[in-house]
Amino acid sequence: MASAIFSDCSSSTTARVFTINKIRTGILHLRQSSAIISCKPRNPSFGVLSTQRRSSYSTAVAMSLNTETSAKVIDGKAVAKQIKDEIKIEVLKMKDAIGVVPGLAVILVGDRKDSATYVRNKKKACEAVGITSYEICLPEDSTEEDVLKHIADYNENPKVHGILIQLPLPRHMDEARILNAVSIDKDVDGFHPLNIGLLAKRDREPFFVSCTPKGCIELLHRYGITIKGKRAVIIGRSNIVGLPVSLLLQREDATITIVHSRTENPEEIVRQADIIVSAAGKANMVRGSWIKPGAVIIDVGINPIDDPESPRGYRLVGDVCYDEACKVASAITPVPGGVGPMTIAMLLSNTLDSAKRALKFE
Ligand SMILES: Nc1nc2c(c(=O)[nH]1)N[C@@H](CN(C=O)c1ccc(C(=O)N[C@@H](CCC(=O)O)C(=O)O)cc1)CN2
Repeated sequence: MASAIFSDCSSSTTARVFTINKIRTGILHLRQSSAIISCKPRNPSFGVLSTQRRSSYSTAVAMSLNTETSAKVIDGKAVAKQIKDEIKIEVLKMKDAIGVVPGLAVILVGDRKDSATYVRNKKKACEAVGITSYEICLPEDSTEEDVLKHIADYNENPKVHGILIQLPLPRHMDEARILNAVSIDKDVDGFHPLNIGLLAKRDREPFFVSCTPKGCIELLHRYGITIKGKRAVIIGRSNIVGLPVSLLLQREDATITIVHSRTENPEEIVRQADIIVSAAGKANMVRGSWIKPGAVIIDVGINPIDDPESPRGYRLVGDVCYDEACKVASAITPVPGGVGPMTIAMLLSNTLDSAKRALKFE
């Protein structure tokens, strides 16, 4: 679990200085910004602000604070609920018309607590909207063949319209081999290489788009945020989030840049973004100083940090230092309650679409 030392930006000097700053003027803004800069992120490969960048950043932060900027909160939990309500109505319509409901099969391998929780939440979400869920839980020491056999069964089962393998799989398993075995027209996670390939091509449509990236775009749409022509910077290049979200933003006519662990001066690049999507998996890595005033922030990171005051002994924070970012950005997703709930809503949506396609139901 991540240590709280530098990752908890809300308890750093920054928060205090911001408070003081509200009742003071001019020059103090500049002092405040150097306090922010001195609060270094933990990951040395993601930059410490260079001296020559400080003055422009100081001006930017001073500007945003002078106008008492406070970002709009993009409420993923509320949007996810709205989407689930819409899906429930569609499922009922299908049931009334043809007597069939969508079916989702989930395969869980091993005994990771977090994965078991996500699978349980997916099952509950299916129940809530009327989707039938099927579940196989296999022990940690299962073989790839065990998993492949269950995938083959679900591929053949006409009651199952979506198949999902909960990730991560145990280390001894070849993830690519297993994901490749899911039929592409039941691949509601959108992880099959053919679905990713179709997403990458301009003149083609994938059967499914992966749930978290699709949830990010859905949030931007539902909040009326313009993507076309905007400069979007995606932090992280994973197959699950970074890559597909960059392809989706490009399809929406954004100009995209991907920043990753080998990028030099990431903060300089991020600071040019109108839209930031962070999927780095590093608690509070993106500081207020990385953000252009008015930028929109979609924070995909869900990182545990130590918190002895919480009953769980930890709490979840994003990749973006929320307390700093919300004073500079125009809109931001919180963690928890931002992108996370959208992942499950999009899974239900993909399962419904799959059933409609299979059953030729409009
Ligand atoms: N096959 C897949 N495996 C994994 C995926 C995936 O999309 N498909 N994503 C993640 C885990 N995940 C779903 O599986 C997931 C993670 C987080 C949330 C969520 O709603 N988080 C809440 C906080 C929850 C808490 O308090 O513990 C939030 O952000 O508000 C939903 C789904 C990896 N594996």
